[in-house]
Amino acid sequence: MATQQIPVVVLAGFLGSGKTTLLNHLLRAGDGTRIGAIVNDFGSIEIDAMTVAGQVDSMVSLGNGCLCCAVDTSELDTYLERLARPSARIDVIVIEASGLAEPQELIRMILASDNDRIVYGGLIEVVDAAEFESTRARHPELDRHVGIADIVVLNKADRIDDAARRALRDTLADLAPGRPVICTAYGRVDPELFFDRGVGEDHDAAVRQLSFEDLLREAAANDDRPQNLREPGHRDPNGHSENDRRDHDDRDQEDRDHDDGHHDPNSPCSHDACGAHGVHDHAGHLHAAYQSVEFSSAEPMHPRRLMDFLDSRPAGLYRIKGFVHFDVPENRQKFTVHAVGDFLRFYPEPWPRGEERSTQLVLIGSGVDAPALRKELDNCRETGPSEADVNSMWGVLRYVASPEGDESEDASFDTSEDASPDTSEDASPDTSGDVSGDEWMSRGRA
Ligand SMILES: Nc1nc2c(ncn2[C@@H]2O[C@H](COP(=O)(O)OP(=O)(O)OP(=O)(O)O)[C@@H](O)[C@H]2O)c(=O)[nH]1
Repeated sequence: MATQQIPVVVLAGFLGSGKTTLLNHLLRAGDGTRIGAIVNDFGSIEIDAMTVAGQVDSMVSLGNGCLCCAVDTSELDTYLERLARPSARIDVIVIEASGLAEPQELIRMILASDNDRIVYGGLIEVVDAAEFESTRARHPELDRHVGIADIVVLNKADRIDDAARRALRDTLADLAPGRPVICTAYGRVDPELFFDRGVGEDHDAAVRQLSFEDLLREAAANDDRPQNLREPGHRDPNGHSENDRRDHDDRDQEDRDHDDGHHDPNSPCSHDACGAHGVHDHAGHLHAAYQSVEFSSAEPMHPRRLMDFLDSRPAGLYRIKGFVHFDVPENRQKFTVHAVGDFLRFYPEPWPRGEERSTQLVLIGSGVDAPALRKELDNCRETGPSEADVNSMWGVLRYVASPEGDESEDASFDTSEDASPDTSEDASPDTSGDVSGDEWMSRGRA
């Protein structure tokens, strides 16, 4: 019997466009489809992975750098191998790229895989409706990313008016001719547009999902130390082709050259996975211009000082995400925070049982002064017990998403004048290219 191949779908899109939100929607709405997720965070504090971990049983996390450059092909192959092994009974694997990754490099890495249980399943490019025009003015590379997408998700359509949405759809249709453009909010797209439900053979919802712990246990059983999951350049125990081995040796040399395994993104490198023609200059990659700054604090943050920091954040600081701990009566929840450009939101929720209360932030920007940012955040900590009173929370609460507000299931926007919009849960693509979800899945790239 022919081996059932598992589609590997790449979920890409610029910083903050809504990839994690879409992935979490797919995980919730997948209706029994067993999704294995590989999440690639740009920062070393893996906020996306933490956000997704609560929703999925089979997830591996590749943090601290763009998958397309900081992690070699063998590392990705190892994860694909684990998620694709028959006992995992995974139907589809979704790789959430970092917001600065080069999608074409990820596609090459998947196509270069020796694993005959997987097949490249397409590129979903998520576009932030509110930010796309200004972002592409700064980064014309984004046009290329949209141009190679198999399906474009025009997300955050709730943040723009009808005229802007129509104009954006036209722009995207020009950039990705014949490809479906799906207009939506909060990534609420029918998963069947991306993959068949329960495509795996002998699909059985009663079969227990594979957990991350299972992966670690299996790694240990294979004498493959769990910490290898994060070590660039380690060997795939399952073996690779001579070519791969030669590539790996080259990359090992590079890793040694790059001291900590993460090379200077501005220097040319010869990862085969990074360019069809061998030598590839990462200066042309989006992430070459960006850096991430991490901040952690066990002490609670002072709300007013933190809001002063956030309200005056430098223009280059495009993305902030993480969790904040305030020690203020009635406000001791876990405040998830997201900033994307000018957009800022807090999402309070109870701290999960057993989770240590702390603040963990990742700040991603271009031309930012990392030590100065860390110092400013240091100064936002509370200096003594109960320093902050309840009034000091007002600034934060202004940015809390209201329950009946933007993220509710009722969030909607007028699509009456769109050519073929559908923003409902069952959104179907603009099939001007006459592509159904199933056809799209089976379409390959030579
Ligand atoms: N208004 C609005 N906000 C959205 C929508 N989708 C996502 N968001 C918000 O945008 C912020 C960023 O969303 P994420 O899903 O974390 O974006 P991401 O692409 O995974 O971000 P990176 O991994 O940092 O690139 C969060 O505050 C989301 O709640 C949407 O359709 N409308």
